[in-house]
Amino acid sequence: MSQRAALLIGAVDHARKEWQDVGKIASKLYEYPEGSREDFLSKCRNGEFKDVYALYRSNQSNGLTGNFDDELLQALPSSLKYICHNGAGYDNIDVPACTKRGILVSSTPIAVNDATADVALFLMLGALRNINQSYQAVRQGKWRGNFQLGHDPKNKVLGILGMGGIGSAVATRAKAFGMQIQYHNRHQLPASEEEGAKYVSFEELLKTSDVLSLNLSLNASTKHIISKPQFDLMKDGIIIVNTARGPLIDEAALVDALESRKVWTAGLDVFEEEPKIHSGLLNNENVVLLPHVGTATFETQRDMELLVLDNLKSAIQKDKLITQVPEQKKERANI
Ligand SMILES: NC(=O)c1ccc[n+]([C@@H]2O[C@H](COP(=O)([O-])OP(=O)(O)OC[C@H]3O[C@@H](n4cnc5c(N)ncnc54)[C@H](O)[C@@H]3O)[C@@H](O)[C@H]2O)c1
Repeated sequence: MSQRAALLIGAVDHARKEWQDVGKIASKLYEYPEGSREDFLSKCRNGEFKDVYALYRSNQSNGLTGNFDDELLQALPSSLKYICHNGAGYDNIDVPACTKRGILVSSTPIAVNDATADVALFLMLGALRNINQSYQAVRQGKWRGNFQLGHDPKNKVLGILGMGGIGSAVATRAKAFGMQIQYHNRHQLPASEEEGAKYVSFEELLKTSDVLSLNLSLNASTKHIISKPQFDLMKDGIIIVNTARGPLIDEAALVDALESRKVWTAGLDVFEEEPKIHSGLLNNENVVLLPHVGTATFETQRDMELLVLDNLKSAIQKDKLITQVPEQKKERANI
């Protein structure tokens, strides 16, 4: 293969041998394991990665290079044609700018579904049962502390906003708990993909759900999709679960809604300004908080890394991505 080098930004922790095997098909392997945005930009501009055709962007590497925005995309070598990102969410990559530069982008859907849906269910059950208050009380030697009764999931209406890979996996699990499931997407799914859930409008979802699970992607049009006007429409005592992205919810409005008990409680894995968490959430003993660990299992981390590597190999050998982001696949862009 002529001059098709691969670059790893950040680390591959669970599929190191498979990354090294990419060396059999790529003309060269580069690694950028640590550094800063300035350093990375200067190395790009100095031609250090001049023959890189496809790059592997690890999930943690945003901490090194910062967002893949227009400035960074302009600095990348002109040979670069593929960005293989490790993560189902890719709001830190400017996809329209990539498309404009002729760079195709892949993410890691599907591999993340089960682990993230498990965390959504954990948060939902924890929120329904006020688990955080019990956790704290028992460790502080207060036995049940300010214990209050929780709620059963059975017969409750679970509203899923964003019925994609993770949303569907949440629906499958929630059915086992006897929940009634409804969802809203921009368009209704074919019956075979609905998991028995009922399609409703966004407004109906807000008005009639007992638990709302956010499972849609973050972009300019979905930022703060849940804010005060949406909380006002919800049933009193609703439970909010967010394993998608923090900025989907206006966090200050959520704190107000929790304080007024409009929202009974919440289970959150993601926050508006990670790793910062609003003090109104930290100080609320009913809210279940996790530090963005949706996919944090050995099995899922390895599956995600292998999927990025499969995309990388497919880019180098076949000029084709396996899990290209939907925005770049016009026919599926509106699903
Ligand atoms: N907590 C974690 O560790 C973790 C792990 C993986 C993914 N995520 C997040 O979860 C999100 C969902 O992941 P996925 O793999 O299920 O993605 P997906 O693309 O399979 O599903 C997203 C769904 O949201 C729908 N959607 C988009 N905009 C909408 C809108 N305005 N209203 C209603 N529906 C809308 C899409 O049509 C799609 O069906 C990701 O974007 C990512 O940010 C978080």
